[in-house]
Amino acid sequence: MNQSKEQRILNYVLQNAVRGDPCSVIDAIDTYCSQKEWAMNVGNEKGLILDKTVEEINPSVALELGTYCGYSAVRIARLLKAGARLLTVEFNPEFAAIAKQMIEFAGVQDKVTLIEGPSEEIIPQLKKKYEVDTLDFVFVDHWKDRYTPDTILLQECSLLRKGSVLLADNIIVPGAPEFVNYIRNNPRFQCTNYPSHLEYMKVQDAMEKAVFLG
Ligand SMILES: O=C(NCCCCc1cc2ccncc2s1)c1cc(-c2ccc(F)cc2)cc(O)c1O
Ligand SMILES: [Mg+2]
Repeated sequence: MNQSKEQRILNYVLQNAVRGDPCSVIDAIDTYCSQKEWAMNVGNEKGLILDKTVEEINPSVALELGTYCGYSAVRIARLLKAGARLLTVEFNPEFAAIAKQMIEFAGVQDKVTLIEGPSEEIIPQLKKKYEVDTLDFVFVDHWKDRYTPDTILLQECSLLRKGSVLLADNIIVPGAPEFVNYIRNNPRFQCTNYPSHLEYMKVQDAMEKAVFLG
């Protein structure tokens, strides 16, 4: 049975990156996806915005919605301090299997908990099953029509505290207009827009940072 694109990306990393070196994994994925096959990794331009946001917050507990091949999980985990952890949620079993191998090859598996399932089921489990108190940082990069309901769900589950930061990908392409309307008109969030480009393309995209005010 012929390989999936995600399997080809993983194979390229296994053959071209250095085991235990997260930066080489990130670079290998970006090289493959810019030269051979486009894929929906956050990429290096928006990745730098993600890096700066993570470094600014220095989170102890971070959540990612939408793991895909593990590119942004590796990007985030490589910046986490000792003892800090990333929980990342992926719905698609094939993607989760690829991401698991990607995270392990990068050597960040001790910092990352990969959870397979729909975000609406996983979020309510985070406190009891995954021993989360509150989240310092959330990278939102899953189904664009889940951005708003899951932001509401995070609040309902008391997972956000004063100063918790959400960073959402794809504000322009594919777009999350309902989320933008919700978050920018919500007095409990302080929003900042970061213009950028769609990964590996000369197409306008943006990220939105939203700080929960409590
Ligand atoms: O759909 C995208 N990303 C979500 C994948 C959905 C995976 C899910 C994870 C999960 C976890 C928990 N519960 C439910 C879900 S659903 C996405 C798409 C594009 C794009 C841009 C231009 C195109 F022409 C074509 C695609 C670019 C991007 O950066 C993306 O992030
Ligand atoms: Mg994205």
